[in-house]
Amino acid sequence: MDPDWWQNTEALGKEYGDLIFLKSLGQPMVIINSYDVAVDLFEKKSTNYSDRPTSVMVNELQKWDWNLINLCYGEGLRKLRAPVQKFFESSNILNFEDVMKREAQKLLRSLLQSPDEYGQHIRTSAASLIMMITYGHEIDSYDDPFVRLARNSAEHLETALQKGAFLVDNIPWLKYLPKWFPGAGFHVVAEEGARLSNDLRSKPYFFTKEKILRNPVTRSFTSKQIEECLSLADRVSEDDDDVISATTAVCYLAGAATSASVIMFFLMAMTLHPEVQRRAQDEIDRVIGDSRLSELSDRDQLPYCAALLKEIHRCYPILPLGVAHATKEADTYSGYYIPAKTVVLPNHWAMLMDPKEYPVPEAFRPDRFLPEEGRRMPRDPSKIAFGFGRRICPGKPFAEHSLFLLVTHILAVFNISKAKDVDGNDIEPDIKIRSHGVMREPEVFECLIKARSSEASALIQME
Ligand code: HEM
Repeated sequence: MDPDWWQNTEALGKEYGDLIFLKSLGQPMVIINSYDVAVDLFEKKSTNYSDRPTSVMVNELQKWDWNLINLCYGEGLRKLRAPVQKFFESSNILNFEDVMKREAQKLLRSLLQSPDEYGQHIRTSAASLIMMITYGHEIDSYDDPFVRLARNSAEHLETALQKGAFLVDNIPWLKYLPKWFPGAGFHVVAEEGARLSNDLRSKPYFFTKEKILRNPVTRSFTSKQIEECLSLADRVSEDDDDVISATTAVCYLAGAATSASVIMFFLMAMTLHPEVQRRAQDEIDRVIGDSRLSELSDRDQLPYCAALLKEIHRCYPILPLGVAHATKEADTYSGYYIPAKTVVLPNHWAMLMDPKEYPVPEAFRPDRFLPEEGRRMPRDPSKIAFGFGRRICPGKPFAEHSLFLLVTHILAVFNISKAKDVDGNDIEPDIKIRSHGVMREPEVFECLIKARSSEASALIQME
């Protein structure tokens, strides 16, 4: 399938309307190209539109049934979503601003030392932050054993989730074939997936739990949940272990690559749009000065930087077709019959490129999000980029806070520009967008990341 097929569905949407009904390998599928339809279905009819497509390969054979992202809506999901939502909500996660700032400064130092390795630094930084927040586990490199485990698991899961990758998802009785049977090679893949799923859930959690019970010093999502168990029952039961290990592991799976991908798009945008970069830096220089780095409380005073982040989410959606929902029961909408268990894809790409909401949508223009007399403010892209209804991303407040700090810190300290050839002329970056699974990000491209001044470099050492 064309890796950019959401763009084709956007074109089909222009021809056939805001809702497209398809059948793929016998599976009914609806693609939603309009924000209003997404709200009608995912929010106003949320009891019916909050399931996920089920997968024999993923949920049953690879035993990812603890991963709340893949679960259908119900008691099991609510039990796992509630602690994640509570921990990552804005008022609580603000208590972790010190951790977000420390991790952002670690990234600045790495960029100063070896700017050409920025891709690796960004991935390490995103992994390090989410590991600190969920487990209080500090990592030194992208090769940390827990990070490696999470990376391998995520890659394995992405392959398993690809539609049509395994016939057993269309013909479930194939799961009963013995491993040696011709065509039952999927069992070998499934066994490896089940091992990774089990390790990812249990290894970082039990390692952290033991550390916390010995010496409860580092605050984290794990320590908070363990403390709650101890205060209620004086012990952590097996049921508690099941919930805590599942809720913490899912944060890494969902939170590391997504944040890294947004920062990669940000660097790409800054390389391609120096005038936007300069305007954001001017705002930071004027409001914050050069004696400190920004804090979350500065956000209201930095409206252009906030608008810049919105435009990154709009122009470069990392999940162009969102994450698939599914219907529980049959429904009719606008005269269409939508069967039970239909896969429902919110086409974020089409919604964020809607010219009625965002005039000249292909242009990268943060100032479309600045107030202007007589003009209605366009819809905040974060209302789309983080999904809808009961399955909306529970990490949204944390992602938004940490991305704001990262973006404003990088802009305060570095100039990002096109690389130069030997004669000092700009080299046009060769930008390739890589789609893996449902997510996409730019591959590493040639650019220059240089400290803006000696004061700027000193700021990193100082903080
Ligand atoms: C820029 C970063 C991020 C973006 C753009 C993003 C976007 C999304 C989207 C579109 C969904 C699916 C929503 C739906 O089904 O309609 C989702 C789900 C989810 N996200 Fe995020 N996310 C980000 C970061 C994070 C972080 C940092 C965490 C960790 C705390 C996280 C945890 C989750 C979880 C657990 C789900 C599954 C929710 C469910 O199925 O009920 N995300 N995210």
